[in-house]
Amino acid sequence: MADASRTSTAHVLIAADKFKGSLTAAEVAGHVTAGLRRAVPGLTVSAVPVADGGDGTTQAAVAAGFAPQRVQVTGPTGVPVTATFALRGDGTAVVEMAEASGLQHLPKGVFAPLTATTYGTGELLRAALDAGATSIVFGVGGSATTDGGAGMLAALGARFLDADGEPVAPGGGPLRDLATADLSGLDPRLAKTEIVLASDVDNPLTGPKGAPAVYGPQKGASEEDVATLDAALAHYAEVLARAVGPEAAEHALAPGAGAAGGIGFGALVGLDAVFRPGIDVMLDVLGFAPALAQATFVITGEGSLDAQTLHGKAPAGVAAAARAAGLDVVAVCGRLQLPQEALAAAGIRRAYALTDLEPDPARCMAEAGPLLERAAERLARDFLV
Ligand SMILES: Nc1ncnc2c1ncn2[C@@H]1O[C@H](COP(=O)(O)OP(=O)(O)OP(=O)(O)O)[C@@H](O)[C@H]1O
Ligand SMILES: O=C(O)[C@H](O)CO
Repeated sequence: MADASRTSTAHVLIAADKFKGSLTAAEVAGHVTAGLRRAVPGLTVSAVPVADGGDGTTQAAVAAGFAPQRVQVTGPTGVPVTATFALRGDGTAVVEMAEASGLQHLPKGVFAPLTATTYGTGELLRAALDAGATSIVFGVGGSATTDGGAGMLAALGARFLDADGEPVAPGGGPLRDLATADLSGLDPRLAKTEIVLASDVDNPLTGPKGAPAVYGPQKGASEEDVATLDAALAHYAEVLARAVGPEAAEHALAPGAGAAGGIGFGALVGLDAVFRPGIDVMLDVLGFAPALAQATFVITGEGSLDAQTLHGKAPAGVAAAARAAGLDVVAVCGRLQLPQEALAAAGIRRAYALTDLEPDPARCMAEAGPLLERAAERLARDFLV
C-alpha cells in the first residue's frame, strides 16, 4: 500500500483506553510506543490516553495535565475511601463518580446491589466546588450503585424522607419507602456551575433497557433485586416529579438517565446537567482534535473489543473522529470479540489482541505490558514500514 502511514515519516497518535484489570491508558500508550519504536526506531509518536466517563476518566485527565486533588469521601457501603478529582487552571474539573462509588470500592468485592450509595460522589462534587470549579465534566459509569443518584443529591443538600419524616436509608432499594423529596437545600453554587454528564451509556432510568435490568446484574443484583430496584427507581422518579415538576418524568426517559445506576437521572433533575456521550466529552477535554491534526495514523484500543465497544465506547469514538479526518485506524486489545466486518463498520482496519500471542488468559493479564509491545511491533511491521 502506498499511503502515508507506511513511510517512516508517519506520525502515529495513540489514543487508547485502559485495559481494565491489567494496564492504565497511559501504560497502554507507553508499551505501544515502545513496541512501535522497536520496529521503526525514531518513529514520531504522540499519545492521548482516553476514557469514556467511566473508571479511568480522572487518570486520563491527569495524564492530559489536570492537577489531581485527593479527598476522603463515603464509599458505596459507607466505609470511607480516598477519591481523586482533576482540576485545571481555568476552573474545569473532571469528577469521576467511580472514584467515590465504583465497584472497586466494595469492601472485599462483596456486592451491595440494594444498599450501595452515591453519597460519596456528592461529597466529591462538593469538594470540586470548594476547590473553585466553575465547569464540571461529570464522568459516570463503573458504579457499584443503583440509587438514582439520591445519595449524591443528599450529600449536596437534598432531603429524601419516608412517611414518618425520617431520611430514607442509603441505596436504591429503600427508595421504595420514599414519601417526599425536597431539592430546595441543594448547594446554591450548583446553579452557577456548568455540569456535563459524560456518560458511558445511553439507557433510560427504568424498564427493560433501564439501569436495574441492564447493569444491575453486574453489581450483584438477582432477578428479584432487579424488580425491586426497577420499582423503587420508578417510584423515586414519580416523587421527584411531584417535587420539581413533570420534567423529572421526562428526564427518566432521556438517554443517559440510566447511567451508573440512575445517577444520570439524578444529575439531569437535580444538577441541571447536560447529557453528552462520555467519549465525545473526553476527547474535547483531553485535547484530541489538536493531536489528531498532527497525526497521519491512529491507534486506539481497550481491554475487550466487543459488542459494547460499538455502543459509544472509547475506541468507537476515536475511530469515528479519526476516520472523519481521513486517517487509518487500527486497534490493540486484550481480547477481541468482534468479527472483522464489525471492526470495519466501526472504522477499525485491524485489531491486534494479546490473546493471539498468549492463549492463557491469566498470563495475558499478568504479562500485558511485554505482550502489548510485541503486538505493537507486529502492527508497525504490517502498517508502518
Ligand atoms: N491483558 C489482557 N489480556 C487479555 N484480556 C484483557 C487484558 N486486560 C483486560 N482484558 C479483558 O478486558 C476486560 C475489560 O474490558 P475493558 O478494559 O474494555 O473495560 P470495560 O469493562 O469494557 O469497561 P469500560 O467501559 O470502563 O471500558 C477484562 O475483563 C478482560 O477480559
Ligand atoms: O455503572 C454502570 O451502571 C455502568 O457502567 C453503566 O453506566
